[in-house]
Amino acid sequence: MTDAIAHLDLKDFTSGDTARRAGFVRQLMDGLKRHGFITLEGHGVDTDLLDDSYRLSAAFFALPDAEKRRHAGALRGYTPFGVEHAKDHDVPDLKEFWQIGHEARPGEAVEHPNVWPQTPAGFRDTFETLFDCLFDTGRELLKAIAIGLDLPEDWFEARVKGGTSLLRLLHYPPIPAGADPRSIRAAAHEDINLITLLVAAEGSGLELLDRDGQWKPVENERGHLVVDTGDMMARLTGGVIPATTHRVVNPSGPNVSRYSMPFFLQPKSDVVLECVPSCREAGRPEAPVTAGEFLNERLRDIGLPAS
Ligand SMILES: O=C(O)CCC(=O)C(=O)O
Ligand SMILES: [Fe+2]
Repeated sequence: MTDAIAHLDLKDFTSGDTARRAGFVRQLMDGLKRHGFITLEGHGVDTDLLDDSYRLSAAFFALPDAEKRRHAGALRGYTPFGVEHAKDHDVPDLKEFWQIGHEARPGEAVEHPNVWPQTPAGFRDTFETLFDCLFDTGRELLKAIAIGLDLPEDWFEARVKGGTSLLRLLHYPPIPAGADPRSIRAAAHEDINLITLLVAAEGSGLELLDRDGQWKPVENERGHLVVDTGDMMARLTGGVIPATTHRVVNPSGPNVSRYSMPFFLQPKSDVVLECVPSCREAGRPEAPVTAGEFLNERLRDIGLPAS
């Protein structure tokens, strides 16, 4: 293992070349265990699509408050400024967001149906496409992780298809005058899910806590993804792959908005999170829990509606 943050090319995994695939799996697993995150290229998420997505996200958040709040109060749609707070942190984060899950195809049921705003035009098409692209990338990464955990390559497939994966469009407005001095844009936390894919944000501030206890600013290059792990992965591996702590700090320069779009890969609610055999010795297995129970408990911890 080296100390540099691993930068991987997903094409090494999807190429079909056995040695390149094995190298990818090894570097991914080392990177997640050693630092908690890696950066990724070759993932097929188009930069034009990301440009459109950021344009539409900014246009949505610029709508009047009353318009945005028409879609508030559930796990899909809008969550107003000042609602979510990090677990065990009693002041809210300085952010508003919109959440999108799997869009049900004809004849398909999903656990939480999406809601869509009437404006801006193109919102639904663009974010359905972005969701699908990020989901496909995430599934490839989960195949690599499955191999790294001595599981069948498709182990995660049936568990995440139709699950509660979530694309979150985030807007951190300029820090308002009179904001609680203890509040930051996103207080230190671990994500709830299996893995998180972060496309380059529009604005700096994201920091990941390296396993050596150092906060590392993430200046994600346009077109690269940051991949990090959440609590459900920690639970599945008895902590062999721990969840990565991260935060978004307030701007040190001009007090301007920041936009980001994390994608959280999550299994279906009835999937049991139980330490996989290859980690039972090295890890600290906890009692099995369903993904749904775990998610609901954590949503309550952070002030969001549970189902
Ligand atoms: O805004 C970011 O870059 C990260 C956001 C985040 O960590 C989250 O919403 O869980
Ligand atoms: Fe997060």
